[in-house]
Formats: sequence, C-alpha cells, structure tokens
Amino acid sequence: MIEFHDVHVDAEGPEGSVGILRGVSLALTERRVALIGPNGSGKSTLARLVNGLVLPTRGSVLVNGLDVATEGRAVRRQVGFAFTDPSAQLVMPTAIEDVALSLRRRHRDKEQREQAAQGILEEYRIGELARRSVHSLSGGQRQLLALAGVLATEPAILVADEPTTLLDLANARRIGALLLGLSQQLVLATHDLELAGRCDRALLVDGGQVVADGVPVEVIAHYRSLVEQREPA
Ligand SMILES: Nc1ncnc2c1ncn2[C@@H]1O[C@H](COP(=O)(O)OP(=O)(O)OP(=O)(O)O)[C@@H](O)[C@H]1O
Repeated sequence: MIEFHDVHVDAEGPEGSVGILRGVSLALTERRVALIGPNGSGKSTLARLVNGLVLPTRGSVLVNGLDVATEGRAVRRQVGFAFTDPSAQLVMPTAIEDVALSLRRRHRDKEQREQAAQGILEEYRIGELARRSVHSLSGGQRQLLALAGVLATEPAILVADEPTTLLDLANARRIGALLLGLSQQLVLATHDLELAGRCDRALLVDGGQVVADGVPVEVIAHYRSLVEQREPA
C-alpha cells in the first residue's frame, strides 16, 4: 500500500517558495493507478515521491509501511521507476549487460547472470537485441529494454512516468499492454487517456492538488470538463 499523509512539496522560485504539491492525502491499494492532469500540475512530483526521488517538504509518504524519507534504500528495493526517456536509466554498453546489471543481487555468477538476462530479454521479445549497443536501439526498443531492466529486479511496485510518450502507436500499445498486465502495483503518470481509462483508479492532479479521484471514466470526464471550462472550443 502507498500512503500519502498531507504531503506538501515546495520549491524555491525567483519570488520565494512555491507549492508544487499542496496537501495530498491518499491511500493507494488498487493494482493500477493512473495520474492524469495538465502539464506542470504535479504528476511527476507525485510519482517521484513514491520512491524517494523527491522528498516531502511536509507530511509523509509510506510504502508498505516504510517512510520514504527515512527508509529510502528499503523503499527503492520495493519500488521500480520507469522514466519517460529510457536513456536516463540505460547505463551499460549492450542490452544484455544492462539487464544483467539489474540481476547482480540475485545471481553472483556472471555466466548465470547473463543466462538469466537473456531469458528476460526473450520474455520481452527483444532477445535478438542482446548484443546490440543500447545507443543503436530505437526508442521503443529502448523503452522495452529499460522496463525489462527495472522489472528484472522484481519490484513490488512499478512507478512509470509517461512511459509511452516517445513511442509510436504500435510500441505505445505494446508497452501499455505490458504495463497493464503486470502483477505488481502500477502507478502511471500519463497523458494517454486511453491507457488511464484502462486502470483501476485515476487521480486528477491540478495545481498541486488531487481534484478528482475515482473510477477512471469519471475522472477523465472531470478532466475534460475542466479543460473545456478553461479553454472553451
Ligand atoms: N525542482 C524543482 N524546482 C522548481 N520547480 C519545480 C521543480 N520540480 C518541479 N517543479 C515545478 O513544479 C510543477 C509541477 O511539475 P511536475 O513535473 O510534477 O508536473 P507534471 O504534472 O508532471 O507535468 P508534465 O505533464 O508537464 O510532465 C511545475 O510547474 C514544475 O515547473
């Protein structure tokens, strides 16, 4: 379970401190939770709080009872994070080495580790890319590889920040289906309302607050009406 207790995140702006998140309280137990809302509303910040990439200025975030501020390492062992741009997390020269790196805790032996990494690449249907340089991969292939690397660590929770934004339609569908089919809990910040619509719960973030929360179809309708009010067609 992910709990937010009256979470505030402030940042220093040119005119002093500004509230990026302003009093968010949540208990997330659903398997697939979507975060939607306008640019700059606070979705990424909310997502990043779940594994301690951002810490609350006030309030607390607990992941399965662990406080992200004081037990960050233990939290990060449970929470995998997938970035919009997979280049941020691909650090090894070849695809197989990258996944093998994620397996270093589980397999001490190099050969075993590479064998397991190959198995994982096959599972994601990118086995043939094993020896390719990560720089030579397409955006979709890189995104799949980055996800394979994160999921190889078997996190209890996956947080994904706009993981389909850079992808073409076929790859966006493929990654979307993969994410929605995961057995672990998924927190997904996305502008893809079709994907959000297939989650179990959606949160609409606006101006640093959660302004709607519930069944995705209703929360998406709320988002549309909010945009309509601000920018009538
Ligand atoms: N470290 C920081 N310092 C100052 N301002 C920040 C910092 N991080 C985020 N912000 C600001 O906080 C607000 C929320 O940012 P955030 O990235 O969480 O929004 P978002 O909803 O994910 O946006 P998008 O849909 O554009 O990705 C934005 O106005 C952003 O500029």
